[in-house]
Parts: sequence; C-alpha cells; structure tokens
Amino acid sequence: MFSRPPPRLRFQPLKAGEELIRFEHVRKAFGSKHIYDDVMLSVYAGETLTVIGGSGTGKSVLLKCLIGLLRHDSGRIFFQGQDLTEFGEEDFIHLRRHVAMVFQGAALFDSLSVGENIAYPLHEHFPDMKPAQVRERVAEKLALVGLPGIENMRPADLSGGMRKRVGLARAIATNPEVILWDEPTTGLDPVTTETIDQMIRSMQKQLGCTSIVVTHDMVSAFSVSDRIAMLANRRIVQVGTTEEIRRSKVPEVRAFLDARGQELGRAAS
Ligand SMILES: Nc1ncnc2c1ncn2[C@@H]1O[C@H](COP(=O)(O)OP(=O)(O)OP(=O)(O)O)[C@@H](O)[C@H]1O
Repeated sequence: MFSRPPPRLRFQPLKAGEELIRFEHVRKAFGSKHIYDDVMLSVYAGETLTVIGGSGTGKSVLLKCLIGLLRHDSGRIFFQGQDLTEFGEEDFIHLRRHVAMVFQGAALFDSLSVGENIAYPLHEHFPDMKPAQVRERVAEKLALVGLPGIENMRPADLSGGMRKRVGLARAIATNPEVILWDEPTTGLDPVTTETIDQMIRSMQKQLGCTSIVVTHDMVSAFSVSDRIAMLANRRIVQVGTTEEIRRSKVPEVRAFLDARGQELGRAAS
C-alpha cells in the first residue's frame, strides 16, 4: 500500500519573541525579471510584521515563497531553524497546516457553501476528523470572525468584507500559529477596513498568532503592526518599529511615506 513519507517539519510550540522565520540572501526572478536580489528578513513569534512596498515589488511573492506556492531561486528560508529550501510538496502541505494564508480577494470556492469552504482545509489536514467535530470547528471559527450561523450561505451572496472574514475563518480553521495576510483591506470601504484591522490585532491578542501582512495601505500598516519592513529595489531597505519607520530617513521609505502623506493625514484627522 502507498504510504506518505513522514513530514519533515518538526514543529515546536512557539515562545513569544523567538526568531520564527528567516529569509537569508533570497533571490527570485521570473525569467529575466529580477524580483529579489538579496532579501534578508527575520520574523519573531507573536509579532505582527507588515511588508510594504510599491506595486510589483514582490510583496505577495514573499508570502508565496514562504509556504511553497512559489520556489525561490537561491538563498535560504528558515522556519524554526529548518531550511525550507530542502522541502518537497508534502512537507509544504504539512507546513501550511501551521502557516495559513488569507488570500487577496478571499479566493473562496463559489460552488461550495460557506461552511464547506471553511471545512475544506480540515478535510485536507485532518482526514479523520468526525463530521460533528468539523461542524463544531466551522461554527467556532465563524463566530470568531463575527459571522455566526452563516454556514449555508453561498460566497456569491456575501459582501466584500464578509468574504474576507470567511476567508479568514477558513485560514484559521486548522488553528495555525502563523497567519499570512495578502492585501487584507484592498477594495474595502473605511469601516470594513477598520473591522479587518481589528481582526488582525485580535488574532494576535486572542490566539497569540504571528502575522505577516502585505499591504500598500499605510493607515492599516501603522494601525496593526509591531514592525514594518519595506521592499524596494529588490531587497528589504528597512525594517523597524512603526515609530522608526514613521521617522525613517531611508530615501525609499521616505519617498513611499511622503507619497502617501495625504492618506495618512486623512486618517489622523
Ligand atoms: N507566477 C508568476 N509568474 C510570473 N511572474 C509573476 C508571478 N507571480 C508574480 N509575478 C510577478 O512578480 C512581480 C511581483 O509580484 P507580487 O504579486 O509579489 O507584487 P506585489 O508587490 O504584491 O504587488 P501588488 O501590490 O501590485 O499586489 C510582479 O511583476 C508580478 O507580475
């Protein structure tokens, strides 16, 4: 009988503040288009780190390389000291039970109900889970994102904000320790944006999750982050606390913030 090899990932419970993820001299190109020449970045357990940068600088690609949806060309990506460069697809499937991604646009399956969408990763990662346990887990996660009892609705009937929250409920169904947020507030109105920002913060406070957020919404970035890293010129040009970034003299960061000064001014007024 075919048997799966044992997962390579040895996952240990996290201690807040310990280095959890490290990008070391990571390079990535698509054909002749160089995305990263030398990306260096550490992420610490329990923090919310936001990656900012202009359009097309490779913010989403960074998240995808971390969970094996894309492979980097050289350099190393470590997760709890384990080198993901050596991981195969089976290992990444196991990793994605611990590191879940909330996709831009939620990426729900329109042919499935909300409940079936949230149950999907449970079937993938816990095939022996009993139907009653699955139903209970789905209900628990929907309640956590403030949408109790909508299991039977269809994704097509949901507002943009609701879709994002269902996408979050699906991402956290397996109780992951790390949540990756790809443009969580893009295309949302200010009130819904504030709700999603609160969700990011509450995942950290209530569940102790580590979050990596990718956004070009600087109001959200300053609101949710412990630290901010900026991607420009194919590398991380600065990483620091929100205050350090606000007062940054790094030219790429300054230019990025100044271009968004109006947006930030509006949020402050
Ligand atoms: N699978 C792929 N094949 C080829 N090119 C890709 C692929 N994925 C991303 N790219 C390219 O890599 C670059 C970085 O993409 P990425 O989505 O990470 O940008 P981003 O910084 O998240 O931008 P945005 O803020 O506009 O979403 C873009 O030029 C994109 O077209």
